[in-house]
Amino acid sequence: MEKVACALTIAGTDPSGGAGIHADLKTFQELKSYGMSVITSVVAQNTTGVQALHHVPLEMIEQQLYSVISDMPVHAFKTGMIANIDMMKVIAKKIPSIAAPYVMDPVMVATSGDPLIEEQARDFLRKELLPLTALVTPNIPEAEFLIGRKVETTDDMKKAARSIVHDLGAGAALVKGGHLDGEAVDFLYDGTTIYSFSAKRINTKNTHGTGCTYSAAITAYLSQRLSLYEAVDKAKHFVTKAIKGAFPIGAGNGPTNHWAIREKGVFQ
Ligand SMILES: Nc1ncnc2c1ncn2[C@@H]1O[C@H](COP(=O)(O)OP(=O)(O)OP(=O)(O)O)[C@@H](O)[C@H]1O
Ligand SMILES: Cc1ncc(COP(=O)(O)O)c(N)n1
Repeated sequence: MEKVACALTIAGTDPSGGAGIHADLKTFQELKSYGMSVITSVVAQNTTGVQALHHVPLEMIEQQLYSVISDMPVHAFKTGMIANIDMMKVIAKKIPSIAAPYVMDPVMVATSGDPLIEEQARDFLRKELLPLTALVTPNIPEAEFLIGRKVETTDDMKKAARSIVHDLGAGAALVKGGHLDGEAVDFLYDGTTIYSFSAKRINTKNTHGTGCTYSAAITAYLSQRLSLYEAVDKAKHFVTKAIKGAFPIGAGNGPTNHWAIREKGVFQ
């Protein structure tokens, strides 16, 4: 009998529906993987920023992980917002028991600039979680933090991707160029080859959740047993469409459109 591809996200929430767990589950659904989620923090946020944070107790994070892993198949999983070291320790302990590719979106701040993880946790993420990944997907400021130097050109991006794999031990690195000018180009390094994925830059401020959506799409495709290259290639196409069709809703950076690859939605 054919088995459905199952994808898991371990991340924080966004009640306005554009980022975090919500973006991940919408993306899994859209790409036809069965979506599951473990919530790390409940975040009161919207398109203008983060208003409040509530961290789920450690035992409850552990319990959620147990509930999923002990009963459900996981063919690929991702992490997003993990706010502090204690949460990271709980998650790191469980990762070896999930025999599936691990995609890390090293979330540090929201598009609005609000911090989503504690300062001290960044080092733990780099030293302890990064070596467990099949792929890490930093944007430019995240890549700069990981390697400890400036990333200002496409050449710097490629060097950063190599460093993240060879010096920090990630399985592969996808350095995203959303924060540079010009083409929206990303570089994937898989330990042997650098690949580039490029799209025309879309002139929009509605980019809330793009990083979450992109890493969720990669996770969905990996859960369907696509190669890393194919998964990133198809996910880039998906996120570009989602940005092109992004909604001008909310007073700040509007959310990406997760159904943009199919029919139009219902508009007022
Ligand atoms: N204006 C844009 N037009 C086209 N593609 C874009 C644009 N902005 C970002 N991208 C693409 O979207 C993806 C996410 O990249 P980005 O660098 O914005 O990640 P991020 O900073 O983690 O996202 P977020 O803004 O959600 O924090 C990448 O493929 C990037 O090239
Ligand atoms: C729970 C959660 N996780 C991640 C992000 C980053 O998404 P973005 O940078 O696109 O706002 C976010 N805003 N909220």
